[in-house]
Amino acid sequence: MSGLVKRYGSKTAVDGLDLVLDHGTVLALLGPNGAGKTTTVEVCEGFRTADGGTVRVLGLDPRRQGEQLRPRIGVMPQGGGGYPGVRPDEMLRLVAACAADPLDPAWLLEVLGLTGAVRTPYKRLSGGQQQRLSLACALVGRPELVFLDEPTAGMDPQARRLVWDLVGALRADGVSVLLTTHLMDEAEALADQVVIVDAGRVVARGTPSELTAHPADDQQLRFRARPGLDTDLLREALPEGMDVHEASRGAYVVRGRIDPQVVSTVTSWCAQQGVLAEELTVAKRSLEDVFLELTGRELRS
Ligand SMILES: Nc1ncnc2c1ncn2[C@@H]1O[C@H](COP(=O)(O)OP(=O)(O)OP(=O)(O)O)[C@@H](O)[C@H]1O
Repeated sequence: MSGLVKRYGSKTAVDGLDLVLDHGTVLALLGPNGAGKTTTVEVCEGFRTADGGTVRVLGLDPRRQGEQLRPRIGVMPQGGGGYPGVRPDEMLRLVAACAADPLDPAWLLEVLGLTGAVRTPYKRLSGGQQQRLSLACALVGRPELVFLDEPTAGMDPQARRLVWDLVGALRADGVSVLLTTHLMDEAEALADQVVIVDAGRVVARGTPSELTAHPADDQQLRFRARPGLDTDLLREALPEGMDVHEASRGAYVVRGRIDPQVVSTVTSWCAQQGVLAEELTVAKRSLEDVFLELTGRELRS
């Protein structure tokens, strides 16, 4: 996809978005409410027409070649989408009947922990069960590419883990996954590539570790030791320009370019002082820190 633009009246929801999802990888679209994630996904699925840019999904134009594309993709929309009275097994069998070589619906219901609820009308399922059924519908046709729009929203931790494991299994089977999420740990756990969008534009992209890495000359080494170490003395032992301070009682932070030599200097300096440097880590920013830094802290409408 390149230069995708989508407007709703005077509102520009997506404003020149470029995305590439490599075969067999997981890409997470991360962004605050209203950033344009669902709109982007819906254009890829062929549900919405782009106002500008080029979109190709599995080499096809999702709008004009939708009939060829649909059997090859799986779609898990935001918020379920089942008829109130339909039962999970009926719904899944119906979707499976449209596929050339579907997975066994009974097996899939079991994998997703829905066997006990197969006769429960859709509207009586819990939010998490509706989500899992929606995921089953997305997967039953053995898609090459799956769109998951906030797949674990409203799920309990067990169900989230299950979905994470499933996404990992899909990836291992060579299935490509485009997911949207607000959950940083989800993006960090699942995605090969993370694209952070805000107001319809890409504000950052990279692997989770690229995004969370500190710039090379502003890294942090943290360790714990007895309170009151002479940090001026340690600073003298380190290369010029590095900062050392006791951030809180017994918690020390060394800032600057952290290379193996610096780590060695810190531990041997501690040894000379007769103290053991504990919990020594080269700190990373969390994806949430990066996200808030890029998209601001104010609440979105
Ligand atoms: N059918 C529509 N008509 C008018 N405006 C819309 C429509 N759908 C979405 N929008 C607007 O477009 C913008 C992007 O919405 P979108 O649902 O794509 O964002 P999102 O990133 O998925 O948000 P969320 O995280 O809250 O699901 C929002 O400002 C939204 O209000």
